[in-house]
Amino acid sequence: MTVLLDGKKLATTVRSKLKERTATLRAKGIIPRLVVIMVGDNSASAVYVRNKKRAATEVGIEAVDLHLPGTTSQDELLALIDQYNQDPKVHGILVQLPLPQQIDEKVVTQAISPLKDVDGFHPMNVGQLFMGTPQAFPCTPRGIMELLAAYDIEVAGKNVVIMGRSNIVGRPMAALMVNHDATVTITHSKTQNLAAITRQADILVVAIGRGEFVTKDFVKPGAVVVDVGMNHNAEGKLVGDVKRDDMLDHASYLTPVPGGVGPMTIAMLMQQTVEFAERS
Ligand SMILES: Nc1nc2c(c(=O)[nH]1)N[C@@H](CN(C=O)c1ccc(C(=O)N[C@@H](CCC(=O)O)C(=O)O)cc1)CN2
Repeated sequence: MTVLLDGKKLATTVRSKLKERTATLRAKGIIPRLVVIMVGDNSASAVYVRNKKRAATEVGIEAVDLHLPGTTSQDELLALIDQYNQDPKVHGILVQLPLPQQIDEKVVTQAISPLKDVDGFHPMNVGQLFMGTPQAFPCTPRGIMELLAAYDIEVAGKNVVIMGRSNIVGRPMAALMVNHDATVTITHSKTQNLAAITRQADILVVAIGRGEFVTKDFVKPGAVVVDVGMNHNAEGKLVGDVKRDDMLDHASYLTPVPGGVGPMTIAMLMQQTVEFAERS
């Protein structure tokens, strides 16, 4: 039987623990504050930002939600980030990705103070993560580690194969897994004999942005499968990168889409904001 890793339920538990921590902070006169900046009108991003705001309010974080027009220039965005970098009342800043094409994601990522970088995307934080001395974590990989730990899924000594090399998921996921003593392989669009490699995985993390691409043929029986994908199929239904029906009674564990990794991403964002406020 395949066990579904219930990220929605675990995220609820995480948020309820965070409520106690924000209450302690507030009793000391510290209001945890998160600035969420979205540029343009990407409909998926709007949903994620709304969910972030809702989660923040629930746990006692004050969320400042800024929706800028799609025509915003890079300089305008950088000036805004600088303003919040200087503001001691703000503990976390994030810019929702993707950004419109006139704005360079790398420049924006580097503009956010590493001390307020709740997404863990700043090169300084990425470097610390890869050196095994993390100060901040990208939220999706951190959420995945929490989800595996909650189900007592050991990663030390395991063969972990990560499909996808993005800065948001694939690369930081590899660093986190190495930090937890896993043996890690990253695959990508140029990888040869892909299925032969993914079939070696004890734990397969899939973040490729291709709906239902991963079938039974890619997965060793009994493997743990983590699906980070978020795609809409021909009928408009939300599906992962993994063909769910193929995994049932084939994988030992599977993260569902929706309700697996996604809610944990937002819960980890809240956790990191609280951690930053506690450090202030
Ligand atoms: N600045 C950032 N931008 C982006 C990030 C990020 O971590 N930081 N990650 C993704 C989007 N993302 C968070 O921002 C995100 C995606 C999905 C979910 C989620 O909860 N998904 C639900 C389904 C939602 C739906 O119905 O559409 C689920 O899986 O259950 C949360 C966060 C890219 N940009």
